Amino acid sequence: MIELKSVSKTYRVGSITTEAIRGIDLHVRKGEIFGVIGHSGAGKSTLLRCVNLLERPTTGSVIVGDTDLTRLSGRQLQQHRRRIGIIFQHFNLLSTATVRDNIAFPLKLAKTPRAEMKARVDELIGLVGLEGHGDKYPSQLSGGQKQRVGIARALANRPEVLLCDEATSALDPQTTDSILSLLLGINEKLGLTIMLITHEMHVIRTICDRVAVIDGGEIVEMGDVIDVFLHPRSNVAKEFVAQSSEASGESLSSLDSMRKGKLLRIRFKGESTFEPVLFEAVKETGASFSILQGTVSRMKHIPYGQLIVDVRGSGEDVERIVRRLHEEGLEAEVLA
Ligand SMILES: Nc1ncnc2c1ncn2[C@@H]1O[C@H](COP(=O)(O)OP(=O)(O)OP(=O)(O)O)[C@@H](O)[C@H]1O
Repeated sequence: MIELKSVSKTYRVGSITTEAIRGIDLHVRKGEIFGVIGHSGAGKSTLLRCVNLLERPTTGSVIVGDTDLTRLSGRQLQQHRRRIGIIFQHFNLLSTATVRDNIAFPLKLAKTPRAEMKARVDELIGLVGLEGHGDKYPSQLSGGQKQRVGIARALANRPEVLLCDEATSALDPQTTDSILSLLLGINEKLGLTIMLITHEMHVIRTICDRVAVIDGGEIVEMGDVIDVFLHPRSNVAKEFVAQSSEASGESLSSLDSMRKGKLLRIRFKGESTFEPVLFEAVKETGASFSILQGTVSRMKHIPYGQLIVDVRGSGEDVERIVRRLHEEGLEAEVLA
């Protein structure tokens, strides 16, 4: 749906040259939610703005649907931009216009007939849950409600792609979750392709299918969210995973000091659950175990979990347990 091929962007301000992104290749599939995560200055905004050519790449091509946007004339580009909605961190609403007028704005630009425009605005107000707020001005709305207006406005012309520029970064955690669940609902209901940028792993874990990690203007890692989360390879991805609250808990060194036997880490993803398997595996040996730490959570719709256990038994017992867990498709690793 979105394909970036060798996209680079260099800013030149006076004598200062900044290579904001370099050689970016990525493919966002139709209907998926694709997240780009990176620290401040990594190049996220530049990358997102290259997708609808708010920033024109210095080199490379940007293909949305079947069209290479970098080859279009100004007028053709304007037409194609209607197929790409965008929402912003600070909402960018017209403060002197009501909710209805803000949502209607792109419809007016597209010269939509009056009756059709009214019906579409009503429909969008319902879709984003703003019933009863249509005649209010942005200053009378909460941050979450303002972003709902932003989403309705972005969807007005029925785009195929929605770009989200740090859409929840100005919101509190609870409001963030309500906006994320709205985006997920819209993605599922309308089959809309969503590409978002964020510096929060929580956003990625909650709604994204795949993620790209960007650092110093380059993509350093890309894959299914669950794989990147469970097996981060780059240092930046490891940092983001470590910051993500559910991955924390007691440090390994303090667990190490609590153990009486071997420290074993077991991970699973998908519908399997490790407890009965672990219990059976241990029962076959003379060992015993106690759980030191456990998390079971969901990554979008996929359950995953991690258990750290203290296994007391011979080296041979521990090896046998690990082998048995591997046979059952679980990841098991002796940490200490
Ligand atoms: N219009 C511009 N002119 C010159 N340099 C720019 C411009 N926009 C961004 N940059 C530079 O490009 C680099 C990448 O910036 P970008 O805004 O894309 O990063 P980011 O990951 O979105 O950061 P943040 O999360 O802080 O917004 C930075 O070094 C920044 O200073």
